[in-house]
Amino acid sequence: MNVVSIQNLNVYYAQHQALKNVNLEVEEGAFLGILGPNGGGKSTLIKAVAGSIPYSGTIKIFGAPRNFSCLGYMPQSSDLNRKFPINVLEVCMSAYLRKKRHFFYRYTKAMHEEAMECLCLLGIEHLAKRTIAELSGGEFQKLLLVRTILTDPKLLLLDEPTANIDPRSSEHIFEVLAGLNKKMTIIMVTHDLSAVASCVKSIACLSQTLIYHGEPRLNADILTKMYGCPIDLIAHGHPHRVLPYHVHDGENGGCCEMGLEHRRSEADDIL
Ligand SMILES: Nc1ncnc2c1ncn2[C@@H]1O[C@H](COP(=O)(O)OP(=O)(O)OP(=O)(O)O)[C@@H](O)[C@H]1O
Repeated sequence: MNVVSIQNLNVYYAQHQALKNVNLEVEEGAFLGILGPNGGGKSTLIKAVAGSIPYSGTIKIFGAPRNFSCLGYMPQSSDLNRKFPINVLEVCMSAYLRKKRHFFYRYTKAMHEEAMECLCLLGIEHLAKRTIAELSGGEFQKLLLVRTILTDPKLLLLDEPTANIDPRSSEHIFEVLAGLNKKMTIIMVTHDLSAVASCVKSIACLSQTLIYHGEPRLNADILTKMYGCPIDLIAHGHPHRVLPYHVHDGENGGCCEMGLEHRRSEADDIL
């Protein structure tokens, strides 16, 4: 079954067209990474699926339009105001308000325990009583992820969840997400190619239009269409599972391409 079905999606901000004729199907159980250059329309796509911006075209979630009840959306943390006087645990508990059924709704002990466990999972349980204004950028981002997870969505939309996160914590977050993917479909905007190598099952490449959707393997043609530059500008330090085979150029510290298709099996051997 398709969890998300997008047809002829067009998004304009005033005169500027951010997305042009995007068609995309996301199957149940997918872990889709959305890649593309700055301004390529990745956040716009996620916002359109989450229903937070106007668009033309059709977006269905679990077969129905505007079916947001089963969806968890984590926006870019920079989009949010952190002056609101609320602490970390209160932010977590607010996730349960979504399931509120009546006026005298009360949080249960089990909810508190689950929230603390989830904070623990992301390593920020010691911050439970801090206000959100007192968190670092990375801590706040982890909190947003905890809150989104606590809503127990069937479809998780993540906009650069590791943008402010150190490499070790990022790796841990990708492990947590891979675990969650056993029970929920995930669509994640990222610039992190190591995430693509370690946890996503498929990728969609966006640069106003959808350039590619499929296996998490990039070739020179996709890279050039997406970033408008050859592989040596973006390959540095990135894994061969995602990018064509490349080696470091000791002279200038960059990378150089070793040939694409014919070196692929050799690259696979390295991994
Ligand atoms: N609120 C807005 N008003 C006007 N233009 C916008 C607005 N939001 C985004 N845009 C423009 O739409 C285009 C797509 O933006 P979007 O944020 O979706 O890109 P992105 O791929 O997520 O970029 P990044 O990797 O830099 O986060 C960009 O050209 C951007 O300048």
